[in-house]
Amino acid sequence: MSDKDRPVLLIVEDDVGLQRQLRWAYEGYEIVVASDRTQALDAIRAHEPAVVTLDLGLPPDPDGVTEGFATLRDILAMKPDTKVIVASGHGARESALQAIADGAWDFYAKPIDIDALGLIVSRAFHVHALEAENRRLAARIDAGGFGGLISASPEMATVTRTLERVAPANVSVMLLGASGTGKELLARGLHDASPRSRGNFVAINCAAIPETLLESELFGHEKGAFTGAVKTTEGKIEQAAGGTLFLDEIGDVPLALQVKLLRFLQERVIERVGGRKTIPVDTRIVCATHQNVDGMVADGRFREDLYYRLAEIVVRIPALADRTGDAVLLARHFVTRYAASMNPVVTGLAPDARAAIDGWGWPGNVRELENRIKRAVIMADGKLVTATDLDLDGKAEDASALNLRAARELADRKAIRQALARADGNISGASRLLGISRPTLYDLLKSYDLHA
Ligand SMILES: Nc1ncnc2c1ncn2[C@@H]1O[C@H](COP(=O)(O)OP(=O)(O)OP(=O)(O)O)[C@@H](O)[C@H]1O
Repeated sequence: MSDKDRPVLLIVEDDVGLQRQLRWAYEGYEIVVASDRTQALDAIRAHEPAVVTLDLGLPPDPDGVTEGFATLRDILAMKPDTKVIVASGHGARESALQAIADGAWDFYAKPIDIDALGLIVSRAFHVHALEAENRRLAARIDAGGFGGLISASPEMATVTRTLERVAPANVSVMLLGASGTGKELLARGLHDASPRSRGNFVAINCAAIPETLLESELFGHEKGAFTGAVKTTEGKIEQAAGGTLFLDEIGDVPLALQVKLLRFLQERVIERVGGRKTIPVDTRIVCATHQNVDGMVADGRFREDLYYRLAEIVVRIPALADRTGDAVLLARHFVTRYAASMNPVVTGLAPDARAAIDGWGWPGNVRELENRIKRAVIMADGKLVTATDLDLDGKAEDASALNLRAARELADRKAIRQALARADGNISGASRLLGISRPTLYDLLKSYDLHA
């Protein structure tokens, strides 16, 4: 093997004798040696070693640990995924533990036992390689997923399959799902997978715009149409010509405007506010709501004819809690994303955090998960985000159940979800974890309308 193919091990050590001893101790690595912080950081820049052994007693403080700690901090700030193994001198166990709290990977005791250190070093290379592979896979899910969607659950696979199938057809799609389930993300995915992907994707939240302005936002206005209309302006429907317009919270469109929207869907023409001419526009509409539109139609609050125009295909987006294993997968993704920009020392989730995420009901769905993880990454003291950082520690899922039957159902659902997540969706594995037979688990899945 040439030196170029070998993994680089950086040894930061000021004792020339030890440098020599370590340089020749290991086969299979390209050894780079640094005697102080500046040399160490130069070597990190030049060689990007996966693993570093670091003596904490470096000049100008060879008998203390300040320079060693500063070097550790700088290395991790520069390349957070580096596995740094610190040397703990005789009686300096406390500093070694402090170094681990600061992000070091492991420590070894001096005087050096070459074989023991060799094992730590090779394990560090191994874990570094696994983590790198993990990041590559996560990035692949990121890039390849429908619209950047992160999911490994069968429930979401059904959703994305449906959307992929309807993307090429010029039909209107209505996405139904609770807030934060990713409706906008999916609408964008649908646009990207459609022949209109070169056109614009324009999104508008109908609930966020005052009724009086919504018409001109959607249809545009002519100069002088109303006070303040100083120039002719295109509306969102025109901006999305050749592309897709995502109408979020369609249930909030007032009845008078529903008529105008219906006309657009029937005749594919619009009239700007204050305008007289009709303008043909070729825009695909994808809409979404968290409201019960069927009920709104029954109550006369939503026009039935518009509903059928908008809802040629209806896709229901499951709540995050009903997506097997997705909460932890998404949590990992958000940890990686936010750690990179906000707290590079953080590398993952502690086991208690994973269990808490599994068990939580996520009423705010992916948006809530994303916000909690972002906050937890900022708050985390060590390398791993804990349940306490997530503020989920000991919180019970919806304690205000209606009666004993409802409370039992809640507990059953939670236990089943967790078991399925831990068994990677495998029914036999999950039933073993739950201490019930496979047929009983199948019965429960059916009666609670859950999916493996
Ligand atoms: N499966 C997913 N993978 C990655 N990110 C996701 C996923 N689902 C949602 N998100 C992210 O969560 C946030 C909320 O998603 P989005 O805005 O699409 O939800 P929504 O259902 O449209 O919410 P609302 O109805 O409240 O507008 C966004 O930042 C989005 O990128």
